[in-house]
Amino acid sequence: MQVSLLQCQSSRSVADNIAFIESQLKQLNRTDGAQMVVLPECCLLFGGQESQQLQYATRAEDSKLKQALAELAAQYQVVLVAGSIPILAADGRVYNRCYVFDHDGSELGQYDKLHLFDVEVSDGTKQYRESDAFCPGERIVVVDTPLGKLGLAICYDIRFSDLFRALREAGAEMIAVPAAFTKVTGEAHWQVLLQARAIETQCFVFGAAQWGAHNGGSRETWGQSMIVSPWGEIIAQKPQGTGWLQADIDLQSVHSIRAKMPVMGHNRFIAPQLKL
Ligand SMILES: O=C(O)CNC(=O)[C@H](CS)NC(=O)CCC(=O)C(=O)O
Repeated sequence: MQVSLLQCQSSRSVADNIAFIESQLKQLNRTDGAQMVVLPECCLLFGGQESQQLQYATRAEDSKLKQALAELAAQYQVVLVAGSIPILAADGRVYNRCYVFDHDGSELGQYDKLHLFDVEVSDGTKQYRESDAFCPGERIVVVDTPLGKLGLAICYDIRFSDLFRALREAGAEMIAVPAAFTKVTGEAHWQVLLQARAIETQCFVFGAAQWGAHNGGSRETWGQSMIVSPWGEIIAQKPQGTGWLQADIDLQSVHSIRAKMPVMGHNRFIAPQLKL
């Protein structure tokens, strides 16, 4: 199968963000085999004020953002890991949600970001409080896609190895990590975290990132989208700029690495529990 990650520089304009993704899908250089496309976190709405995130956060059944992404999956016949969008749930809470759509646009699964980025960073923004707009999810998710078992994590989640351990135990063979890492923390940690999670879980890891100065420079993200093999090798990367990075991957390597180095079986610690 071929995996394609789109590095984006999303803005507050939903229409512009959709137009960019569509223009890139039109140009996607694809092989004959199955195709998985991964978009970054907040792919259709980046860095809006809390009120704007909330304004677009409609119920899933009414979400134009969700509908637009499902239509792109169907039109371009890809398994689409649709970054993340704000969704209002039945309980009145807003979630930072990643949908996975099949080739025909049908929904294969959804994941709500578990760990919210309430962190002080030494950059222009300084204080990030994602929890002002969003509520954390409540479950881990491994999606049974036609291309294999795909675990989901979003951005700041990459720092929580217990989540990745749980995804592996739930059957993941590959893990998608839509992200919008800050420039400062990305430079320090992003690549090492992706490689560590790939090595620990013996999964392919797809880190699809936002890049550059957003909305006239009010926020800056690190980019460096990459595809990491279950052995920890970076098999494709895009340091800067927007556009595609791609790799052909064979999930057989996941199983041969696990057979030779059975760390799951060797582990002497019991499984982590999700705190609710
Ligand atoms: O706010 C938006 O519009 C887009 N969303 C983000 O940028 C999110 C939540 S603030 N960013 C992160 O999780 C960065 C994590 C990170 O950088 C780290 O773990 O070091």
